[in-house]
Amino acid sequence: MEVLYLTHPLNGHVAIQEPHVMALGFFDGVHLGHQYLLQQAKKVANKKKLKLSVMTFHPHPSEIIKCETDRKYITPLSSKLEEMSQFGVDRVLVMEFTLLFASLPASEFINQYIINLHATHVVAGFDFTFGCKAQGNVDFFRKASLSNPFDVTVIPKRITNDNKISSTLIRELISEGDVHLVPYYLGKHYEIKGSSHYPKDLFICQQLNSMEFHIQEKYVMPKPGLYKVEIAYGDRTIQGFLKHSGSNDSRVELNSNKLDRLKEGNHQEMTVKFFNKVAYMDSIPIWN
Ligand SMILES: Cc1cc2nc3c(=O)[nH]c(=O)nc-3n(C[C@H](O)[C@H](O)[C@H](O)COP(=O)(O)O)c2cc1C
Ligand SMILES: Nc1ncnc2c1ncn2[C@@H]1O[C@H](COP(=O)(O)OP(=O)(O)OP(=O)(O)O)[C@@H](O)[C@H]1O
Repeated sequence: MEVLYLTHPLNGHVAIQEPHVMALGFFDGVHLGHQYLLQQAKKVANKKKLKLSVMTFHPHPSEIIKCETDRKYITPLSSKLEEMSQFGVDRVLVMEFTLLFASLPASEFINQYIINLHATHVVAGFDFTFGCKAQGNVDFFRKASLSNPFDVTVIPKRITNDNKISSTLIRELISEGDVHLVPYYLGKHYEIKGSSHYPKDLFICQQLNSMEFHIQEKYVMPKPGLYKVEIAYGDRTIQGFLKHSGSNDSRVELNSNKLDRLKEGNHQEMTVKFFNKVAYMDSIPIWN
């Protein structure tokens, strides 16, 4: 999968010369609604024998418009790109979201980023908005397509348990510690990536089979508590617990009686998959 990083204005630089299908949205989490949209977009692309591109934005508009610089993600950009590659996306256009880009009128977005980039088919969800003050929506695309060289497919709302599947809902479930409900919307358990570290007090750490887990990327973290998790590193996958004491979102504790001892000072990249929150206890239960 090709990844192109674009900055507004393109200044005459046309990144794509051949016709292609373009799906649009932020896609945090690449949840079941997003996955359905990508599958439908891929079907259109296959039928028309075209490549499938996705235009996403970085950072999230709220970081720029609302100065929400502490915004957290279900899938930080690198994880989002990994997820997308599994849905037959041929190319991702990562559009740098700036105030200048946000102020682009909807008709100019169409001129500069749909027509100029040779997208001949646009795919967007029913509630996608774009352009200054959200003046563009799917009806705007439909009308514009009547007099321009592109077609439009609008994806209807996907729901689970009467709720619209949305990144906002999944972020809320994670924050509230309801990680066991996440797969109904995300299509899989919530995962975060980070690296293991020995705590300063090596003796205590060996007693408890525990390790510090450092999270560098801006992941949404479940609220403080004890969580049943699966830890994957190297070619190993083991069961254990993640203890989030609440003092620091980017530094938590991993516990497992199956954790290999790493040499002091060595860091190991790990993926932690959340299953469910368990009653908080002073001593960590053993999961056999
Ligand atoms: C040209 C353009 C201008 C935008 N301006 C704003 C804006 O002023 N405020 C905002 O919150 N989002 C803005 N957006 C973001 C969209 O409304 C939308 O949130 C974003 O494209 C992600 O959509 P999604 O969350 O529905 O996937 C803009 C998007 C585009 C393409
Ligand atoms: N449940 C859904 N059903 C159909 N289309 C969806 C659904 N959720 C998102 N989409 C579409 O997928 C694209 C990316 O969506 P977006 O990133 O806004 O997801 P979201 O889950 O609605 O996010 P947020 O909760 O932050 O608004 C957009 O075109 C959007 O309309």
